[in-house]
Amino acid sequence: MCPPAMALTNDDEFQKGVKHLFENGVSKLPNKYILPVSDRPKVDKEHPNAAKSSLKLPVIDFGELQGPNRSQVLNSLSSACEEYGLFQVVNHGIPIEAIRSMIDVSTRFFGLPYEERAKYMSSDMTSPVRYGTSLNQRKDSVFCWRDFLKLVCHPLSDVLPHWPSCPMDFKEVAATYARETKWLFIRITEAILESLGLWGATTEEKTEEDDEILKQFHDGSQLMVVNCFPPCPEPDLTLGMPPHSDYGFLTLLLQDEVEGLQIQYKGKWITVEPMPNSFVVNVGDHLEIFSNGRYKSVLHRVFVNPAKPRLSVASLHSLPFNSMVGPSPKLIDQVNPRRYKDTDFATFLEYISSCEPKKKNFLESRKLT
Ligand SMILES: O=C(O)CCC(=O)C(=O)O
Ligand SMILES: [Fe+2]
Repeated sequence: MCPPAMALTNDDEFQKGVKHLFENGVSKLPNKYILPVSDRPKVDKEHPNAAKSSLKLPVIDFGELQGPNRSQVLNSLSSACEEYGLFQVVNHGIPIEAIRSMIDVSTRFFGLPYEERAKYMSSDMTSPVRYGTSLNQRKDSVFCWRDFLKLVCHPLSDVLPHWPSCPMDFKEVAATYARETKWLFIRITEAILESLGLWGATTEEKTEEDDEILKQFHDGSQLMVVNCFPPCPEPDLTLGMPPHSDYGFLTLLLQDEVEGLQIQYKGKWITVEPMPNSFVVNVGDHLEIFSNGRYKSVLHRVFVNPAKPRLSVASLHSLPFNSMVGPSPKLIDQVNPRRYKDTDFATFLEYISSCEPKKKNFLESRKLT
């Protein structure tokens, strides 16, 4: 039986999120979600796969990093971060079971009744767990077609008691997944630091300074965002997430098998085809700043579709919450003068709570002219 059509007259209904709208049988996109024409995704109805293009986005085989091809892998990594600000990583060492279980438990979480999910709604940006919709549901003038669950992951033992206890296995599965992605983040960061000439792989090459940088990342912040994009009645009028860059150092993104993620490359939107059991790694604003502009944070967005629900899990990693992020002194010289001001999370949080984050505006505000 079809669910009853809902009276969509009240803005409060939208605060309950898009999963709630979908479950109540919304058949027309409410005005609250309709983007101005210039911001719409421009789906080419006759050639829906046009955005796929023949462009091959970089795929890095992490299994090769330990073998004789290490320097080629580091070169590919460096080119990917310079040119696209993104790569996909395969043979990464995270057990497939941990990945499948995370997708499965997240799907079951979003399948819970609204009242159960709503227990975690909070307007406190620093809360260890936060359920919500759109980007900033108290500020966004146009909502995006996305619900989310945000979990602070560090220090894990402190935050774990606050995480959802329903489904019953949620904490255990999500904690395992958080530990695994932290481990992979550290491996990728070692490779990135080495590719920037800032870290020695072998003990003979390593300096105390090298160990110090890595120690900071070990103690760094980690935020996990589970994104839920239900089928949308009029997907060409809205977006799951508007164009943005991630503010941290690196994001390890797990997408299920449904397309949705696009990156901007040479002025065009390119779909990042889901690859089973791989991770999409995004260069975030902090890495762009830290590398003094050599690596570029990637502008990306999410489109939605009328038929299939989509789920993604983004793990955002960075330096400790109170650390200042600035260009590495080793990457500043006369040819490459400092390009960015130092910045911290507090400045970023202030920024996003005071305005709608658009494109790479935050990063632009940190640039030295
Ligand atoms: O769902 C996706 O593919 C991307 C999600 C994303 O960009 C984010 O959570 O910051
Ligand atoms: Fe993102």
